[in-house]
Amino acid sequence: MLNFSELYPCSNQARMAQLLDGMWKFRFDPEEKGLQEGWQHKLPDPISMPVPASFSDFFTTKEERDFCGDFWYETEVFIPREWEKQELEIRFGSITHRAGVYCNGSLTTTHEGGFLPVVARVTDHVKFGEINTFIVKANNELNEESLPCGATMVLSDGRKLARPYFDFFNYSGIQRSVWLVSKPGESIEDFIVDYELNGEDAIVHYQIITNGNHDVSFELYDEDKQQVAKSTGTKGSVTVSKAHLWNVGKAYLYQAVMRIWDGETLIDEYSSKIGIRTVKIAGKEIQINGKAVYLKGFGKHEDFEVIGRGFSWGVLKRDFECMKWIGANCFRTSHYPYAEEWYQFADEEGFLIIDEVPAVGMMRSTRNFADAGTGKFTRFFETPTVPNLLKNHLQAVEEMIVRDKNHPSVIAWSLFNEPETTSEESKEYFTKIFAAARTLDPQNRPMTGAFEKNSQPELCKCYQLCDFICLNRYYGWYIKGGPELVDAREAFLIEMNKWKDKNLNIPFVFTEFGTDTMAAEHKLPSIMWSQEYQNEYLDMNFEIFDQFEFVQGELVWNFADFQTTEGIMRVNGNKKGIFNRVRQPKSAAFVLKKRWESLD
Ligand SMILES: O=C(O)[C@H]1O[C@@H](Oc2ccc([N+](=O)[O-])cc2)[C@H](O)[C@@H](O)[C@@H]1O
Repeated sequence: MLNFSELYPCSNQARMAQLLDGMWKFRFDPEEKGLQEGWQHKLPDPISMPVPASFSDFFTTKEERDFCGDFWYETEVFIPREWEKQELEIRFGSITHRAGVYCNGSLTTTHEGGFLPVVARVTDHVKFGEINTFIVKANNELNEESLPCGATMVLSDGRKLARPYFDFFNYSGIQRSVWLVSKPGESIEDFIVDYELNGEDAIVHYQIITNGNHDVSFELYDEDKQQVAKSTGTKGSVTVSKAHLWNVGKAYLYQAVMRIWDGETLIDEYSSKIGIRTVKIAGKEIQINGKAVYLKGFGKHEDFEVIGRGFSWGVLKRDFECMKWIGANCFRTSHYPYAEEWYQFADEEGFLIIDEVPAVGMMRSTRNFADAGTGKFTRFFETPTVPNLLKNHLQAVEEMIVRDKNHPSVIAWSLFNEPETTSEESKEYFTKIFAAARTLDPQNRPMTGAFEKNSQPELCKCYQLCDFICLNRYYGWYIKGGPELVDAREAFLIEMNKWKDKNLNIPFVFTEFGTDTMAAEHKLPSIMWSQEYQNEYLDMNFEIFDQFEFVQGELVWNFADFQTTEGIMRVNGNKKGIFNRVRQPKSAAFVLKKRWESLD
């Protein structure tokens, strides 16, 4: 059980939410002396830092861009006297990768994990009618106990440097919005909805979790703001007759309004949009509202020029426009849960999401991710760090499912990306992860994980845990690329036939396939890294996907070019984007658009 409410902030007659985004104060703390020197009260000689954003790409020196260690943020907020009778919380969409939050000098909470909300109750520490100081002590070091996995090395000049076991830059900071929330002492802490379809009607089962015992009401409003259902009690079911279902590309959202009452007096109110739909794996099909859907889209990243992984409504808007233009209907939040606004907008736009925890890099790699393809077995799940890793992994799974469980856009949970899966120890580890995850989702969505190519049908001990299987495959890139593309096709077919022979009768989704492609490079005949090669590679992959009826989706790697750690495998980042980093199409975008529009 989480000891804080994950509910997204909202304002109404009982609650106020104030956005604290803007220019904050900031300081690096390479010597880790901040606490002894009292920085939790006031940062000495701070510089300015935008929130939300990753700090790295604002800077012009490597020491700052690549900073690894402790760093601090500060802001000041006036808190009005009118909030005196309320409970106050400060809520960060995330702080990467771990943090302590100080209010007027007192530690109010700590949090491990960089991609899920950090909520601190600050009521007892604030001064009403005055200016208050909020200070965050954060740390972005990587190790093998926390998610994502990596190492931290120390350079000869004493500086720490992040050594990710994963293929994206270790962007850090306060990368999502920050809210000050005032709400009543007796309040709605969470709610749960799930659905049953009954002919033209829908039954909405709801549960409202409060921290008191006053009466509770539940109401549903349609898009014309007409009330369509009403009930009382913390738990119940209402029928929506002739329900408008939430569908792929055709979203319909009802407004759920929940209230706590003391007789006629309102104590608390919370409202949220919900979408009525069912998700089910039926044999080889992924079904939404009982109808098969073929997933078309991308693995993405939260990544953009200058702001790094910082949330931006502008980037989000452009990404959705590009995804709609190209005919996509789905994306995976590779390799971490995204800012909540992504799910809210996907709910509005009728997009499907495979929601992934930051369980990436679970394979010891000396050069970023680059050892992944060598087949080298690193016995990742046989070390003394595993119990703590498991604890952090389970915490991330719980926080993600609690946070995202009511979004109609979320159709599945991805519990890992490309770990080792061939040892008994990996099987034990993931058996525990899946067992815990399966107790958490009231909608019982399918659970999966993304398997890299060492997870072959005859060797992998973990695919058996999944409700559908996600494959990351690079035949024609990491394996037999360029002139060997014909052989890549043969090798790919051999593997696919082995999966086919298993007769698993469940869907497979390709969650990664792609080639690095320079947006400016053309070559006739094609050569690896050229636009033409990306197109040929995609055509070969599609020809294979189309031969196997259990293939029920294709999420190409990646939506856009993105920043990684520097190294011999990466030219200023990963260039597997179908769009470049500023979201203009490569030639492959037109190939995908044609195919995906024709698949409808
Ligand atoms: O490499 C990529 O572009 C992407 O592929 C995946 O990692 C691999 C790395 C090497 C090999 N290999 O050498 O076979 C296969 C897979 C990761 O999930 C993803 O984060 C990364 O960006």
